[in-house]
Amino acid sequence: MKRKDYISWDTYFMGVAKLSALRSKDPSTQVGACIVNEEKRIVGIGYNGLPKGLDDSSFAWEKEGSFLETKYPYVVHAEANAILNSTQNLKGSTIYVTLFPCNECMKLIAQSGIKEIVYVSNKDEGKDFNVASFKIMEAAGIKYRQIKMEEITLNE
Ligand SMILES: O=c1[nH]c(=O)n([C@H]2C[C@H](O)[C@@H](COP(=O)(O)O)O2)cc1CO
Ligand SMILES: [Zn+2]
Repeated sequence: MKRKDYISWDTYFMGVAKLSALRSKDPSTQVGACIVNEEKRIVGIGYNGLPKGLDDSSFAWEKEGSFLETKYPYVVHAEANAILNSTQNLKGSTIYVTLFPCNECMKLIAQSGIKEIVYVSNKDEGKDFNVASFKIMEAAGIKYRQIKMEEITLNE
């Protein structure tokens, strides 16, 4: 008889997103993304980090202070990295992301043909960029759902 406690597709793909987030050097917010095509194959993964060639140790990861001394002008968002890393056309695919996408990522998501967003946290709910993001998503006809993430235990 088959095992009953195997993980669902949602837990599997969000688990990959969460694992990717662990690679992030951002001390306050680690985001992971995993793009899955209509055949349930992973076609892109990413996390928030500096662009290729920039040294993680010589840039500030601050949230506050003068703009140029914060992380904001430099970091590539997890969703953007997952789209850039993708191995095929993303039309009709689903993005699993640990944090609801910002408006800049939402533009890329819509433009790349991704049709569904699955997310866990929406910590910036109500902020202008988050409201803009929902506007883009709804106008583009992208479906979305928030899921609770079960803990996955890895046994030896
Ligand atoms: O869509 C997103 N994707 C993404 O990768 N991020 C990253 C960028 C930053 O490194 C961090 C957000 O910074 P903060 O700690 O101010 O919330 O999360 C943030 C968002 C949405 O805010
Ligand atoms: Zn973003």
